[in-house]
Amino acid sequence: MKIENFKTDKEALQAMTSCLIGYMERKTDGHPFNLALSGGETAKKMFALWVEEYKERIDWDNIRFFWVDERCVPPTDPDSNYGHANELLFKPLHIPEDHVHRIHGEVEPGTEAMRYSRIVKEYLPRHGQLPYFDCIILGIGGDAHTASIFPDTLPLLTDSRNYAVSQHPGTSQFRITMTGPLILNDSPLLVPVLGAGKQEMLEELKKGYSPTNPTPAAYILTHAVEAVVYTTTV
Ligand SMILES: O=C1O[C@H](COP(=O)(O)O)[C@@H](O)[C@H](O)[C@H]1O
Repeated sequence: MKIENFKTDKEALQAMTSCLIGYMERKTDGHPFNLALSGGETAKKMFALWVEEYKERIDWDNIRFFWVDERCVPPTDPDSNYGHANELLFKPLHIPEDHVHRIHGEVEPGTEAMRYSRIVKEYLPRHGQLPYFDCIILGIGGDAHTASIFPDTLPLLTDSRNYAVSQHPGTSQFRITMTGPLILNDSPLLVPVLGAGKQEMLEELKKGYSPTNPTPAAYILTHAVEAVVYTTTV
């Protein structure tokens, strides 16, 4: 894991976006660029920045959008990860609907996790047995959860399904999440960790995954082949 520090959230997101553009430019196989998005507050900031500064600098038409995780709510719910992306990114940039492969948060979670696992299997190329994204933008929460794998759902880090059902430990809200093996299947991980509330957690992450630091984020960052954390110094 590599950690890059910036003065502001905006600078951290700009550096992360430059790296994303580099990945896009280096993909010369003539196929669309498969990007997996996360949700939450960090993603909202990122979408606003992309519309403000990157409208003309990214080949949006060449991107196919997927998700790392989704909250099990309808797309119009204020909690929907897809809903935020739709309002803040897809509508302003007029992204065609068939370029967006959302997780159906409104459907029975188990059924949808199976359907979405099939979708990524059908659309994406494989590395070994599992699908491969050209880039995964992976969020980390203040409790060191990543995707929707929480400290009390650690078995999802080694679950053999592509996507599975999870539950938020505080609100009991159901989630559908990419599992550890798919996150770690060689897709480059861009990891924005923004906000003063996450600095203590980041210090723990730097120590790596161990019995005394058995968090989902530490596991993923310790095992990832290519992961860059973009953060701010407080
Ligand atoms: O619940 C979620 O949280 C994480 C982190 O979100 P943030 O609000 O701290 O930026 C996010 O990566 C994940 O996609 C989301 O569902």
